[in-house]
Amino acid sequence: MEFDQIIVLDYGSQYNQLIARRIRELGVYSELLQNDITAKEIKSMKHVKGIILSGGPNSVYSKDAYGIDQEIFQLGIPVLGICYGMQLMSYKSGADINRAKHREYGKARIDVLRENLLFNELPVQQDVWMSHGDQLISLQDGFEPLASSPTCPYAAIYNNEMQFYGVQFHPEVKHTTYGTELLKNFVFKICKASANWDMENFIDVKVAEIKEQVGDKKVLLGLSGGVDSSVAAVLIHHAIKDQLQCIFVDHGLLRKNEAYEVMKTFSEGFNIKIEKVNAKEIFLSRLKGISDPEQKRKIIGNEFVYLFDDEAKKLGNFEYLGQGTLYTDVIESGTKTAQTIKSHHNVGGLPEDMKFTLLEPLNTLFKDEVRELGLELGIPKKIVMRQPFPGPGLAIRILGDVTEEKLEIVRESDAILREEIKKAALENEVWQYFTVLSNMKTVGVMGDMRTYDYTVGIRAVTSIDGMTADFAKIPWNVLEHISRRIVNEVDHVNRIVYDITSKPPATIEWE
Ligand SMILES: Nc1ncnc2c1ncn2[C@@H]1O[C@H](COP(=O)(O)OP(=O)(O)OP(=O)(O)O)[C@@H](O)[C@H]1O
Ligand SMILES: O=c1[nH]c(=O)c2[nH+]cn([C@@H]3O[C@H](COP(=O)(O)O)[C@@H](O)[C@H]3O)c2[nH]1
Ligand SMILES: NC(=O)CC[C@H](N)C(=O)O
Ligand SMILES: [Mg+2]
Repeated sequence: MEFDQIIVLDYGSQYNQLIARRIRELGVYSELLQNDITAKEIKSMKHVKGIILSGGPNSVYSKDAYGIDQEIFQLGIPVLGICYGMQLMSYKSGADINRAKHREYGKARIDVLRENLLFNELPVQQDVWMSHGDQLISLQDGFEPLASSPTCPYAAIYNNEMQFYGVQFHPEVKHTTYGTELLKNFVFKICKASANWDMENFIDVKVAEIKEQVGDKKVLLGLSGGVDSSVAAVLIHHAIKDQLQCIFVDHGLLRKNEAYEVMKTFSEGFNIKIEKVNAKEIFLSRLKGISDPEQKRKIIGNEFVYLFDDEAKKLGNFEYLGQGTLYTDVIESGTKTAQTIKSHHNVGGLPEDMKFTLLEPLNTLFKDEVRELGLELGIPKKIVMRQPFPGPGLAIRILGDVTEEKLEIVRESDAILREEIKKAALENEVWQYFTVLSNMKTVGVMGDMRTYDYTVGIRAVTSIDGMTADFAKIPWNVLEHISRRIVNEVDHVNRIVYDITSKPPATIEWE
């Protein structure tokens, strides 16, 4: 890579992906790497200007706590430890860490104690966001305090000679008022990195990487017509042209008219090879009687790959399976350090005996970054700005077991919702919107008759990257109209509810 980079070692914090992201926003390339990386491996990567150790749920003194290759501290590269990262750096060089008297979650005010590069040109008093139970109670040799809060004497520390810094708070979250400025100081004033990275050179780098990795082999790519796989397809096609073959799977869990529209778009507008596979029977039979959401996701993920396998045999010899996997899919599916929230079919749902090697050029990016990349690649806005639709499709929008009758209900209600959102010109305001079929039946009265039928939920959210979301404030009159139409036009529905939870604590999908 010809541009500078700041690497972030992953200790399992919920926010660690945000650190890399904030730094990329500053125009400097940044990636999250596993915490067992060695000093030798870092040395072999060119242009590493700084190392950040992320936060994490462990205590440094617990016996299964993640450690660090101590030689990383001998590389002569500046280090910033955040929360667990600072505790780890300190503990390993002799400082005392203990349970704090007061656990601190939320806002705190710190005082900056001396002139230094990390807080350079920032106010001496500032609000930061804390989330810790442990804290430093003494400093290791060579370190001095940089900032303190009423309950935390070492809210920030540094070793001027080595250019090692530590902060007990989280500069990567928006609630830390000067967090971005602080990271900016670390990246530019301390690490002296140059802002020489943007989406255009991401394309160059990825194209070169894909060429090098794939060589003369062939890639089979799962193309859903969604944002991520469309961008992945165009990017991979740039690199290897006709060695790329795309497969679109109609698993019977798609939205109304989706299969037709996707095939139309891709067989007309792009110069990319695409085949469609009809696999409704097999998916529905595998899902029969299954109501546990994780089991559904795994069955679907597995079935996708078995199908790709069969197609690969028919179409030629494919070594690689391409997917439009994003960082969000990876982190939510669970990693060595992060908990599983839900198994995304394309990550946590892959079968163990899969023979393909994965090619996932977008797996360090977030949705809005992929959209930027898509526009840079010249993909039509209509595709790039499309609302996301999960690979497991309507199966995870039906709570409980999946049947043809229930599929009909979500498919038709979703089509009405989409139509009305479009009519109300809200398509660009709302990030994602869909209906969910709850497993609940309630009593209603229609035309003087008693009904006992299903409840449909409307879910509509605003978001940037899908990692956090707010429920969308759709005007009452639009909701009223949608509700009336669904109850009138879709059989077996007599009640509509609107989901008013944010993420967290809920997730966007109901399963
Ligand atoms: N129906 C499908 N046919 C083939 N591949 C699929 C299908 N659905 C999902 N995939 C594969 O799984 C990956 C993850 O799905 P996901 O829905 O997250 O991404 P997407 O569909 O490409 O974009 P979007 O988030 O906009 O829906 C896709 O990038 C694609 O590789
Ligand atoms: O391809 C996918 N395979 C999956 O298994 C999957 N699960 C959730 N999603 C989509 O991811 C985003 C975040 O969803 P959640 O808040 O429900 O976790 C939302 O945009 C969801 O629609 C998926 N996409
Ligand atoms: N957010 C963190 O990194 C927390 C670090 C450590 N687990 C603590 O509670 O202090
Ligand atoms: Mg999709």
